[in-house]
Amino acid sequence: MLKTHIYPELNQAQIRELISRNIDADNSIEDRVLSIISEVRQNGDIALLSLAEKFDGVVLKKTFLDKGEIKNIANAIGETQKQAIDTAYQNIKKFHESQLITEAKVETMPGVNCWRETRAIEKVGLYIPGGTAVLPSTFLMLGIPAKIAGCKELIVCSPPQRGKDSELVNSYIAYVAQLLEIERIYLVGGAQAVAAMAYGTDSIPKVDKIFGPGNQYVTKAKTIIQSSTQTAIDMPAGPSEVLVIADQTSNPVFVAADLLAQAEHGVDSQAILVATSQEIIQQTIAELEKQLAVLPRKEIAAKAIDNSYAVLVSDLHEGMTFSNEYAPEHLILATDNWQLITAEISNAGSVFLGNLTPESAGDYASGTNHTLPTSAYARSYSGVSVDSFVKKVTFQHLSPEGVKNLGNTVEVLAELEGLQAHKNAISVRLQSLIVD
Ligand SMILES: NC(=O)c1ccc[n+]([C@@H]2O[C@H](COP(=O)([O-])OP(=O)(O)OC[C@H]3O[C@@H](n4cnc5c(N)ncnc54)[C@H](O)[C@@H]3O)[C@@H](O)[C@H]2O)c1
Ligand SMILES: N[C@H](CO)Cc1c[nH]c[nH+]1
Ligand SMILES: [Zn+2]
Repeated sequence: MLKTHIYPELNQAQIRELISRNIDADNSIEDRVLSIISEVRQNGDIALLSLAEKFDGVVLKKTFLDKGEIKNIANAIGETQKQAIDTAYQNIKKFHESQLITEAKVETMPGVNCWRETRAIEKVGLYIPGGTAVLPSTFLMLGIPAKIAGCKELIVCSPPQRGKDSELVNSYIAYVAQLLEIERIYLVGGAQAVAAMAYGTDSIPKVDKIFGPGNQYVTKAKTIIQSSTQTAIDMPAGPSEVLVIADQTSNPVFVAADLLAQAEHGVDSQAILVATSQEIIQQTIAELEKQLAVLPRKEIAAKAIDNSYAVLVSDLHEGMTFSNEYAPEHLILATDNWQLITAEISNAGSVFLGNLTPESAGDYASGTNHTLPTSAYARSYSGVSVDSFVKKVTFQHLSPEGVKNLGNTVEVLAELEGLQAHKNAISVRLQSLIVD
């Protein structure tokens, strides 16, 4: 359990190997996803119904639940669960509302005014995972910022669940749909959901941008449609990951619990322990064994732990160096000394500070978003926020004074690029002002 690597003894090639997630090394996922996408493009809703039977084991009469069906399912929710969802909703809403900022207009020269305004992306597709676990929390994490941004149409896809018609989605998903005033849930999962939202089918509208995490099929489909259609994606948000940095002030019980919290997501999840002593690693492994043994999803978590490792570092700073190389989806600084190293963080999706801040607080209810870049994409992508659901459009206005102040500069630059029509566009205005 958790093979240990000694950081100062690793060469560059070994570090590269450690930080590579080795996802779809043989391209088998890509091949399967390409064939699913082409099936959906050719056969639309018929393909969706047949893939639901094949991959989800559910025979559907239609691809979606309507408002009335959602209402009936939502009625089954328990009071305790409803209250917890309401609290999470409020905290996520409060945090995300603070992201709506109006930028100031800038007068770059007298009479030359430039500014940016925000416009919502009109049609967005939200993917809510529902393979090995159904995640109503993801519905909150995507639906709340989309609503705050002002997106007009929210298309929601989630894999159908086995059971009676009243169990095709669970009551928590149905309740969140009501909170977000969403009137249809499309019962479509995996790569086929991404293809349907990118190309459109008779029942599912084509969207401008697709959001949401998912397994390797979902994530691969998102990266394929991003490069082959005009539909954008939020980011590659695949199998969950956590990297925990621990020192002598950390609590091995907490650290083991945090590692397992991500490990239980899927067999391809990774949970990396970076520690400043061999003793901390040994104590954490002992705790991992104890806690794993009683987890309901122990088979999944054990496979993910097999796919994980520990790194022994000389101090917290060296731990941060490795973490920045790994670029984890979640970074937990499980130390009382977290203030010493936060400024050194350059690559991480979301950061959890100190011994009392578990990653599951952010997964569910503290307010931050849990849809985050995996597979080292934290080097270049941010997690989902209100910004992900908007475009920033630039505006400018030139007054007569502005034309006079800027005109000659534009003329000279157009001239030096050999673009006479560009020059003319400002020259005719300058001349009109002289005539006046
Ligand atoms: N990065 C993030 O922000 C984040 C957030 C939440 C969850 N996650 C990750 O999301 C994932 C959820 O995975 P999940 O599987 O539970 O649900 P999922 O909804 O992502 O995938 C289920 C779908 O996968 C498809 N599928 C399953 N087996 C297939 C096969 N052999 N061939 C083709 N398609 C197949 C099916 O269509 C099924 O409906 C986990 O890996 C979890 O770690 C990531
Ligand atoms: N940890 C996941 C992101 O990687 C989000 C999640 C949803 N539910 C529980 N956890
Ligand atoms: Zn989680």
